[in-house]
Amino acid sequence: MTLAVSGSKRKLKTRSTPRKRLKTSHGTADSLPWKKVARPLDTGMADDDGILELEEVDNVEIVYEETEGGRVMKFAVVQNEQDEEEQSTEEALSEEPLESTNYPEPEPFDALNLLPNWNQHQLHPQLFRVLHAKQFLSPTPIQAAALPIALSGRDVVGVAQTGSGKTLAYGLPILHRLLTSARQRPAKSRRPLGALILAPTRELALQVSSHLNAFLNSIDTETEESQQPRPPPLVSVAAIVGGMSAQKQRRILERGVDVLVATPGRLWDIIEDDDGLAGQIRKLKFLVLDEADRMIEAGHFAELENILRLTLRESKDDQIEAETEETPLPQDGLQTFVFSATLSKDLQRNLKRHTRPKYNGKKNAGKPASTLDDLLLRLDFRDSSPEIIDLSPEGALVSTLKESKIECLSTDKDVYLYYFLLRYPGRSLVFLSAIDGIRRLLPLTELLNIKAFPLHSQLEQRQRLKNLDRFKSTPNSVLLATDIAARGLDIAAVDHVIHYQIPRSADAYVHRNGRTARAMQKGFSMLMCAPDERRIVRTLLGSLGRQESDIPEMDVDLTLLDQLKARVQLARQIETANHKVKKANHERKWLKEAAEALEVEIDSDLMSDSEDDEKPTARQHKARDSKNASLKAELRKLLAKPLIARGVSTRYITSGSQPVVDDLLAGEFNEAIVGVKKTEAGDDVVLRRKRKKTNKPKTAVVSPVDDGEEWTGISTE
Ligand SMILES: Nc1ncnc2c1ncn2[C@@H]1O[C@H](COP(=O)(O)OP(=O)(O)OP(=O)(O)O)[C@@H](O)[C@H]1O
Repeated sequence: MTLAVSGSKRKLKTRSTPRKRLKTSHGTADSLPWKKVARPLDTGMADDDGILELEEVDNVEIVYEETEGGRVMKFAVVQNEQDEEEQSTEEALSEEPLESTNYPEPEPFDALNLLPNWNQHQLHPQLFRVLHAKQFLSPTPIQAAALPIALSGRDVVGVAQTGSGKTLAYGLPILHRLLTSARQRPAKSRRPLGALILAPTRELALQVSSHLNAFLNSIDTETEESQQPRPPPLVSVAAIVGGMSAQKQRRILERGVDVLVATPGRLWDIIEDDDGLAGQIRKLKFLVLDEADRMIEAGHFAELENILRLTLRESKDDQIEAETEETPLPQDGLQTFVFSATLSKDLQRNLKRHTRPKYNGKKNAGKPASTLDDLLLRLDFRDSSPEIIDLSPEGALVSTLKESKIECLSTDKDVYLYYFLLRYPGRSLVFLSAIDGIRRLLPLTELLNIKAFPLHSQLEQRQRLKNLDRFKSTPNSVLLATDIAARGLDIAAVDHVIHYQIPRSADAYVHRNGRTARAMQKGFSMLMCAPDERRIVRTLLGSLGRQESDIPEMDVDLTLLDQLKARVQLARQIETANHKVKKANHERKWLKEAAEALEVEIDSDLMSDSEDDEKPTARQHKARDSKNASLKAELRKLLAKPLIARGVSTRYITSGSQPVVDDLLAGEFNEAIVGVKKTEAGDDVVLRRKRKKTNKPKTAVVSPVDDGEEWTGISTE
């Protein structure tokens, strides 16, 4: 829509994608946030159509208000959630930095008495204050080991189990140094980029940035001071990730930021058009690779290599070959930290100075290395012998994690998963290897009344974060995720990790499991293994120095499985029918939109439901709808019918081989299944050592489907 207003031309741009409306403000045409549009000097229009100026406005909707004088047209300015989030980050960072002298001297903190276990690490009082407020009373082992070395200026390669506090192991030394030096910054000067933290996924980068930010914000007290407007933080942290407005992220960078947490892809995009940023990276004080091994898997190799190239020393004298064992401390101030839960021992050994190949940034230039080893060996550690701290447990097994497995046909995985989710309510993170699998499972869970959220790379970034938040705030829910959720994500209280499809590698198994049993909390993982996946599982565990038989099996109530199978089959039938309809509608909608965009008319035959042989007639439509409705009614009936555990008398709660009255009275019963005690999944596992070969047929629990898979079944012995 265009509006001509007193010699100027205004264009009202409607929003192209539907966005969630958070805030609307109404006004007249003149009060809208018009922006000037640059015009080519020669428009080719005689007299320029009498237009003196062109202006346009975004995100405006026309609304009608009923008033006494009739219907009045108004304009509504719509602001969406993402704009707001980005605006608030931007506002926080856009404030002029206070003159250094305006920052009050940090008040000393009595670490000796309040945090005795941290006292030996000389940290900035602000960091002590936040550690105390968070009740992080002792450093975790990796923090205790890494802090003295990192604080002394050395490079660190840290390997420690998932959820063991690696972020602060590198984060605290960085923040300490930046906080200590920030007050010496010349007044009103731009914040120089001090630290670059590279992370493999957007979620992880955002999480690291908010984890570190929490250590920079003042702790609000009930004093009058807390009513005062907060000064901008002495040290600022910002995240640069794909899927969010690149322009706004560029603006943040232009204003200056102390710590940048980024995914390599988006960062390299920005560096390519911003020489200033490349220059700043050359002068970094800290470089961190968090979950470096995953960055290679995520296909960030080329960008990562380009970024790392900027951190190499240029002067010949500074090259690695000039270093000697006698000069262990960094020479130009850059400290490098590499952290992960999985770095092979070989790689750790190679990272030691004496076996690292000499690399001057030109050798092999343009030829990307193909493995993590190659990449890490290209890091220009200033430290001639970076300290390697390897606290990874034997077999990468976290002590508070209980593992288990279920062996079943891949076609039975849905039923077993459903059984598990009903039997062990809690927060369950279910890993699948492909997005298609998530798309198939999601509607099934919905039909079966299981609260599930998807997380995969084809969702919009905003949706990904929203789903993560929903999962975090819903105690009894499921996150159906691909391996983008396998690394680093710190979601409090994930009770179960379920490998619906087996992980691609031993590292992926370790990292997926690492989403539970974090920070010394209990956790549980379950591997669902189909017969044709067993060989891979064996190899995968073998590379961790473990055997398949070390992992106990879930003890499954087989009578319940049969009851659940009927529900799952119905849900699948409904979903298959829905899917067909959705697909046909989607194709028709697409055709219509394409035709409109191209301004062509489409043959009515193509759009009509009745004239094409392949398309259902109205009568078929009706028949299909009524079949679907009856399937849904049947499912509703099944879902309403109580599930009864084996050995439970449905007539008399005090009899049967398993009387339920005591559990009912004690309130210790599973709400979804009659006759089942509330237990934790970890209590229902059994370690079965290798079974002896026998000719006795094994019991097939869920009627096997003849799909060529070898059935090994779950033993009922
Ligand atoms: N000293 C501490 N005391 C108590 N809790 C801590 C301490 N340090 C970190 N934590 C908490 O432990 C959790 C795990 O920390 P973090 O995410 O840094 O683990 P990680 O080792 O990086 O895990 P992953 O390998 O999965 O990325 C976080 O919630 C963090 O706030």
